[in-house]
Amino acid sequence: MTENAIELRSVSVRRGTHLAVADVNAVVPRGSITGLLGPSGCGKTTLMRAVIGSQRNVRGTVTVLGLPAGSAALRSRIGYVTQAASVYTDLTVHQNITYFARLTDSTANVDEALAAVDLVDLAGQRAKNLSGGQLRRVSIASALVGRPDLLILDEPTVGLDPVLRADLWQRFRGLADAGTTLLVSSHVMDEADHCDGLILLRDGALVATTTAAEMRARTGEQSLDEAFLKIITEKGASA
Ligand SMILES: Nc1ncnc2c1ncn2[C@@H]1O[C@H](COP(=O)(O)OP(=O)(O)OP(=O)(O)O)[C@@H](O)[C@H]1O
Repeated sequence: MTENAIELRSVSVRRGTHLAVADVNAVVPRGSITGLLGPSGCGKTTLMRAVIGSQRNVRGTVTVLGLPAGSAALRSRIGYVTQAASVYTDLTVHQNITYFARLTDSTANVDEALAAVDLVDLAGQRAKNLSGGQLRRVSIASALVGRPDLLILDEPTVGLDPVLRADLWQRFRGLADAGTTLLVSSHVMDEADHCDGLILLRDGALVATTTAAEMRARTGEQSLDEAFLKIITEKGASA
């Protein structure tokens, strides 16, 4: 078994005429939280889709849990939460999670998944009556219920209030402590503080694989936004 849940070797993706991901090399260690960070449009979703195996025109090598991305054997081992909530609004919260549980033969885990994102009290509510943050948690529970080894979350905290955001990160940490690998994208640099490792992207290219502490130490900036700007400026100057 390799130590890395994901290995990206010289990964490039062309979308139309645009090079959305350009020669990215990076790894995601098992049992950790890795942040995929960078400005809007820098290629985060495209790279995540390459890991899931749903992206066309991927060049290079994407290895996931020791197998080529997209392998049939990976389907039940990866949970993917897209930016848009994947929820049936006419079903209750419990029915939504049960539906996804049936796909992975894991109906025994429904209560655990509801508890993991603090939805037990809302289990009987129809999804159409939920707030945006609650819907996001239903999506996360749907991805969790099959107990995936790897959980990929595309901007899970966008639009959430600070309390909910902190609460979700705490839950992500609990999952990582229990052995799940998490790859989490965000365009908010402050979220780097919740991650064990970071993959920084800009315009499809890798800026650095680093940590929040390293970003601060390297730039002398406390603000991670400022640190990111300094790193890309330095990189631009040395390119
Ligand atoms: N279907 C598509 N066809 C052509 N180009 C696309 C398509 N989808 C995205 N792109 C382009 O690919 C690039 C990367 O997009 P991507 O969605 O991966 O970025 P992102 O970092 O996830 O952005 P955001 O943070 O706004 O979600 C962008 O320049 C985008 O315009």
